[in-house]
Amino acid sequence: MADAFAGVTPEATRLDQAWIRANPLPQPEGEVDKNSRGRVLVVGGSVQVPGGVRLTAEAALRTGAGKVRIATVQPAALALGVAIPEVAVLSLPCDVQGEIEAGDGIEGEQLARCDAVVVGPAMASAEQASRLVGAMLEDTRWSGGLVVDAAALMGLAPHADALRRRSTPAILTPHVGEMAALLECDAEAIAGDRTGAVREAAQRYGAVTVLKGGSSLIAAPTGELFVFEGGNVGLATGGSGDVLAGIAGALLARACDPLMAALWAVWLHGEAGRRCAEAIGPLGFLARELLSVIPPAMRSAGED
Ligand SMILES: NC(=O)C1=CN([C@@H]2O[C@H](COP(=O)(O)OP(=O)(O)OC[C@H]3O[C@@H](n4cnc5c(N)ncnc54)[C@H](O)[C@@H]3O)[C@@H](O)[C@H]2O)[C@@H](O)CC1
Ligand SMILES: Nc1ncnc2c1ncn2[C@@H]1O[C@H](COP(=O)(O)OP(=O)(O)O)[C@@H](O)[C@H]1O
Repeated sequence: MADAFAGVTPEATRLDQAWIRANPLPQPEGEVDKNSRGRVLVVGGSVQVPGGVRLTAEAALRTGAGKVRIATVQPAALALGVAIPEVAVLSLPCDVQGEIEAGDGIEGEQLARCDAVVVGPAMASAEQASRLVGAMLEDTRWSGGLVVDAAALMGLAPHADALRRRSTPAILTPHVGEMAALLECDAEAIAGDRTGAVREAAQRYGAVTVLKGGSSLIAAPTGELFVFEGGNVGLATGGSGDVLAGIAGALLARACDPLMAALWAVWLHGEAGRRCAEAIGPLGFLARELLSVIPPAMRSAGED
């Protein structure tokens, strides 16, 4: 199976444990406090899906981020803060559809206080997400890490130039449907040429792009291409992508460069899925059950 895929994409480097071992994560040095170990801001959620950002935030903490904040819709903010006492919450006004409104609250000082932002998980409206991302990108003083996921990908096309101009490439984490929106084509075209699609998105957005699926492809704007085939079908479950986005955000905040952060995130997510499948069963584990096996997955990266 793996070799068959490599035949289709011969230029791709295989992302496996050997690659991970050869490319260790930067470790905190000396005395570090929570503010210097990586601060992540998760912007997302909606009244319809209030809990997805919890998965993203907890994944960031489990990946070793020192401090995590959630900016989400006002009706969900207090409950989320109580449910995850380890995070701070920023309560944002929402519109009649139950989506975060772009505007005061996320730009400026809130961005200055974080090393990486994950935007989009569990939002439902592409238009609203697009306005939110546009407002964030206008803040040119902020050049921290950025992960764009879910609805924020569906509304990203108008911001391709602004993203490409950033000094730090963002990480985009589309599934096939979201990739179709990024490239403004239909999903069949993506499925027919996944390698071409992930490369084109990386170029167009100047971003490290992860095309998720049964096998995931990771492309950098520089042209590098990786393939990961270590996931399992149990990962295809509601909230699984929210976890991946949180892992990537934490790694950016922990000073990984964007390509390294994306590759490690995909591997850790797949390894967490493998561990859940082994412990619980191949199908039926919950996205939230991935969270507690992220730390042992990180530790195992260096083991035989
Ligand atoms: N809907 C749910 O039950 C949950 C949603 N959550 C979050 O809510 C956000 C939106 O998720 P949804 O599940 O509502 O939406 P999807 O991500 O399934 O769908 C978004 C769009 O992409 C299209 N699409 C999805 N997969 C495709 C594929 N393989 N090929 C072609 N088109 C495809 C869909 O038709 C739709 O237009 C995500 O951040 C998700 O993680 C989770 O937080 C929790 C549970
Ligand atoms: N058949 C599969 N085998 C392995 N991994 C899969 C499979 N299907 C999906 N995945 C992984 O599961 C995750 C699903 O993410 P996503 O579609 O965004 O889910 P959600 O929106 O529900 O959070 C991705 O990381 C994807 O690569």
